[in-house]
Amino acid sequence: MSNLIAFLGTGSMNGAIMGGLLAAGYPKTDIIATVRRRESASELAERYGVTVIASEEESDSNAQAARGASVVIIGVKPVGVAAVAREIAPVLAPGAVVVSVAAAVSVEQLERDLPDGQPVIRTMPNTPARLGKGVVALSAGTHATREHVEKVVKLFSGLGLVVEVPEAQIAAASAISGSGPAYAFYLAEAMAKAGEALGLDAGLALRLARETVVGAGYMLDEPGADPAALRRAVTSPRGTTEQAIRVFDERGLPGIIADGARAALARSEEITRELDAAREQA
Ligand SMILES: NC(=O)C1=CN([C@@H]2O[C@H](COP(=O)(O)OP(=O)(O)OC[C@H]3O[C@@H](n4cnc5c(N)ncnc54)[C@H](O)[C@@H]3O)[C@@H](O)[C@H]2O)C=CC1
Ligand SMILES: O=C(O)[C@@H]1CCC=N1
Repeated sequence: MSNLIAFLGTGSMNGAIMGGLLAAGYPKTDIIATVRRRESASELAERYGVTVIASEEESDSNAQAARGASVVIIGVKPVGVAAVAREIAPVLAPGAVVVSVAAAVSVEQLERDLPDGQPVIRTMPNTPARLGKGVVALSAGTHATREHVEKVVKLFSGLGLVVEVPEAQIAAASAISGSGPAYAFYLAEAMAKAGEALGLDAGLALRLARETVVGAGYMLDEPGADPAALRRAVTSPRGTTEQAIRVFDERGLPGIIADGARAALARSEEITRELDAAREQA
């Protein structure tokens, strides 16, 4: 079996995975990617030195890329997954594993458009995978063996933390680690705006906020780090931080974050239903 990996739909997420694998030493000659637009294909090929096919130029781009690949990673938006699965179904190599990174597309929905018995792994990665600091939650499809799971876990171990979870927990993982980088960036944005409101100039406020979130991230990266203990170490009794945390608690910030995560999970369940409804109508 070849070592070829095909990335089908190489935007933010699949691009981050591809970048992470290349940085971890995966050979660029063993990677082929597809995108929709010609300009994106040239940019990606130039940036990473991999072969990229644009679907606006080659209508069977995904089938071309998937043919002969041992791992095929579908990274289009949820609504586009079924069409890509149908496109590649006739050309998948025996023994190939199909990996999906799409939020809300269930194993059942993935398997419907692929050949009977096709090994499938549903994953929920995040974009820090590009730096080897990602999180990937994954679940085996109906026909994926332990060997298939282990193959994907091993491949993705260069991207950061890889955890296998029951499929029913993928939407929750999506709401925490899949979307989570955006929550951390949102915090950095809000801190920068708060700095401006306190009279700092915009550039300085952004630098202070950004480096602070980065520094805190590094501390969290130390073995055994506990966010609550790290927070307490900054919060002097009767000091200044205590007043900020008091306001966050009084205004219910933890509850707001929990509500946000719940809304993300609810949207995931809604998208799954929308995909079924669209299929029934077609
Ligand atoms: N962006 C993120 O942080 C995360 C995204 N995901 C999932 O990853 C998937 C992609 O999301 P993003 O990367 O954010 O979107 P994106 O829009 O950046 O990437 C999608 C890519 O697919 C290409 N594409 C669309 N249809 C195609 C086709 N038929 N053939 C070839 N290429 C095609 C587009 O040109 C684009 O490059 C989604 O299903 C999303 O749920 C999962 C976890 C995190
Ligand atoms: O926003 C989204 O739908 C995707 C899934 C998790 C992160 N981005």
